[in-house]
Amino acid sequence: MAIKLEKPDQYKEFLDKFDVFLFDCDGVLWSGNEPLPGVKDTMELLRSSGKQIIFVSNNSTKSREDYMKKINAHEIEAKLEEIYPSAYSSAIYVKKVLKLPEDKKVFILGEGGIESELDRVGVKHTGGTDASLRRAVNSDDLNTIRPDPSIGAVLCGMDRHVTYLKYCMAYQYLQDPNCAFLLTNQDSTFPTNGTFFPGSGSISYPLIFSTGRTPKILGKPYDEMMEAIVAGVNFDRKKACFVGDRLNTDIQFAKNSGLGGSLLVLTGVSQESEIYEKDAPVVPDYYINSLGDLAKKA
Ligand SMILES: O=C(O)COP(=O)(O)O
Ligand SMILES: [Mg+2]
Repeated sequence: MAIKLEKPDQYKEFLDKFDVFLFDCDGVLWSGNEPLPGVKDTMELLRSSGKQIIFVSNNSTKSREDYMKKINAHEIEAKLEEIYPSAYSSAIYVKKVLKLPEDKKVFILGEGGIESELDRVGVKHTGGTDASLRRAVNSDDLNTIRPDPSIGAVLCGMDRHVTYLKYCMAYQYLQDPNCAFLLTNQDSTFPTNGTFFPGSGSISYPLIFSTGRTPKILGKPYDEMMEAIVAGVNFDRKKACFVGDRLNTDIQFAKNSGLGGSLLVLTGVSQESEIYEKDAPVVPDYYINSLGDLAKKA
């Protein structure tokens, strides 16, 4: 049964239960670029209480450095080794698990965050932010785009410049069963500016539907994200709480990872009613209107 945190004495009791807080970003720390009220105060309270902080985002448009700039821009303290976006977990997977051969490239249906993280681990890539692909497809394309043995993987994420041409390229590359099909995350919607728009999972769905292939997903709620985190930072899972806004990624991730607890905030995707739906697939241990409430005193 989920416990709603509504009063300052509950906030203190909750915070005292955990030594580590893992934070989702979109819908928790901010909505798009809009700050959420009181988040800065809560983060300062946690830091001053000696809590360990880790940031874990499914948003693959940004690299670790990009994320550190954004977190700092919101007046929240962060160190690079505390930041784990899905572009980072995906690059780690391609390098260390897939072990892409040197002569192979990754075709990216996504943005600069994925390119930067693949660069960091020395994996060659194509597509992504290549502006020459931001155009209509033509008959020459349809005569020439075919499976390409130099493409060892198609890696999809949020792509705000997606085109039919890019879909044609990814579709053809994925006709080769030796070409891996990877997603940074499968979030159906993206919370921003107080509303929602199609998310990474909706950008990649046309490829899932057209190829009939099932991609490997490298963000929350899957183990590959936790494997990337524990390779970078030590923490006690049983004393850790995941704070997120989406039940089927963030709260599910907390359960899959055996964390000590989970807190759903109601400033992003999931709503209070979903917690009480009959046979709700996943329920948080705690929930609160907004992360900023935790800093409120009696
Ligand atoms: O980019 C998304 O869709 C979600 O990102 P988040 O994991 O930081 O909420
Ligand atoms: Mg979120």
